[in-house]
Amino acid sequence: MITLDPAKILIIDDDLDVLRAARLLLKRHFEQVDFEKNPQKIPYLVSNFDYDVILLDMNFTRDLSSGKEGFEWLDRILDTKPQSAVILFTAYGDVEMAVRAIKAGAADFVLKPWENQKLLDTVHAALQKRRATQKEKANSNNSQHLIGQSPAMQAVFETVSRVANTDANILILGENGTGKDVLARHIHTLSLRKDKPFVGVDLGAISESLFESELFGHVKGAFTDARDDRKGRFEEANGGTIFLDELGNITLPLQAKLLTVLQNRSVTRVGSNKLIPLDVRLICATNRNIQQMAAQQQFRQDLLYRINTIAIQLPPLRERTEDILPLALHFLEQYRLRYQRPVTGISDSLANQLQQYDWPGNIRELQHAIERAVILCQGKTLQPKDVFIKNAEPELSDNTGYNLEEMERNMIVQALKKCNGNITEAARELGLSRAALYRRLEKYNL
Ligand SMILES: Nc1ncnc2c1ncn2[C@@H]1O[C@H](COP(=O)(O)OP(=O)(O)OP(=O)(O)O)[C@@H](O)[C@H]1O
Repeated sequence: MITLDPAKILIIDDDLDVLRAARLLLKRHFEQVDFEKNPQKIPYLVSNFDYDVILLDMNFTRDLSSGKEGFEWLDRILDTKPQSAVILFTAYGDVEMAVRAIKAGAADFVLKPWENQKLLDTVHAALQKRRATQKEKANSNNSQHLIGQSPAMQAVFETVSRVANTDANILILGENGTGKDVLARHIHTLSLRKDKPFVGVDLGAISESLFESELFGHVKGAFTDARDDRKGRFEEANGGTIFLDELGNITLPLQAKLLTVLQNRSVTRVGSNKLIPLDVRLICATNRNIQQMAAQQQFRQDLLYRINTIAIQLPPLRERTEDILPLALHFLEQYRLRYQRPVTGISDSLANQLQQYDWPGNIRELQHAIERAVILCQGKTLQPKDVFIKNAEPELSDNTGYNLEEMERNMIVQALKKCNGNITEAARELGLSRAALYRRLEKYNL
């Protein structure tokens, strides 16, 4: 019996013959091979599906051979999903360009016309590398030491130790950056399901039209783009834990669909009527006031009952000041090693300043502040001047010129204001993924 590698592959090329030939070859080896002729669909495909490898043409317009368009799409892909393994199709003679693309973040390149074995080897190598990185990341997440000596965090850890190895549904509440994601992973690693999959789904990043197919899967032909049968995230998590992040962001009709799955403990793939039994532990998280949403009929009360068997509130960092210094030292050590910098400590005056500040972006903001400081610091001890802490609302810079970066910064500030600091909503407003917005917040010190 030949078993297919469970990888998900996307091929993007405006030449249908190329697409067909590549797909025919890859389908014999990989479980899911999607293709797309229109590069404009790249943002939609990449943000809504988790592809392991993306094969991308460098030149979409036939008379254009600069590869400029390919570079732009490569950037868009890496902006949305920085861990993507992108393999470029380049024409013979474009090797210089291919080298430039690898420097820009592509995994590898394949010359057109390709040799089948060479294409397969390149895809396998990119996959292997991606899986090794994912494993490394999962291990570092699993083994992540959670810091929290404050009474508030000690109470959280106490609850976690009592409930982790039960199958109780858990709802984690807390502002952006308080550690909901790491806590969910931590609970999984303490549970009896620790050797089974942990599948995290950012519900804020899935469009309404794709919700069902992404979560519950679909069968071939269920809709125009459904070219194959596909498992949904619930099925992928079977036996393990599913983590539904940003649960407060889904609409009432989608809440009803989710409730049905949780009540029946089974999913039906879109386009099928076969029930697939589920054995998953559910952990949900939101930064919204979900009780209030339920009281205002924006969130279904029956769904809330089902998901919050145990509710864990993660306090904002300003309410656990005891944790600020241990966290800062933890990040100092992490980034000192990563960037090979000689910094080993934090001055008393900076320590005071860190404890006084109210950290609206919570632990993520502290982490980014320390990372920047470690890179910039000239001496052995971090000083107040090394750490950028915003004391007031970010000022809009004078938007008189046509500096693109300034304009981008201003748009981000405005979107954040409009959405009251809610990252998911601001990202949607700006047409960015949350990850892409976070990167820009960091870039502009926001
Ligand atoms: N107790 C902790 N100890 C050490 N690091 C932590 C702790 N809590 C959070 N972090 C780190 O802070 C960062 C933000 O955490 P995380 O992504 O889990 O927050 P979140 O609440 O899920 O954020 P968002 O709501 O924006 O998705 C991560 O890099 C995480 O590793």
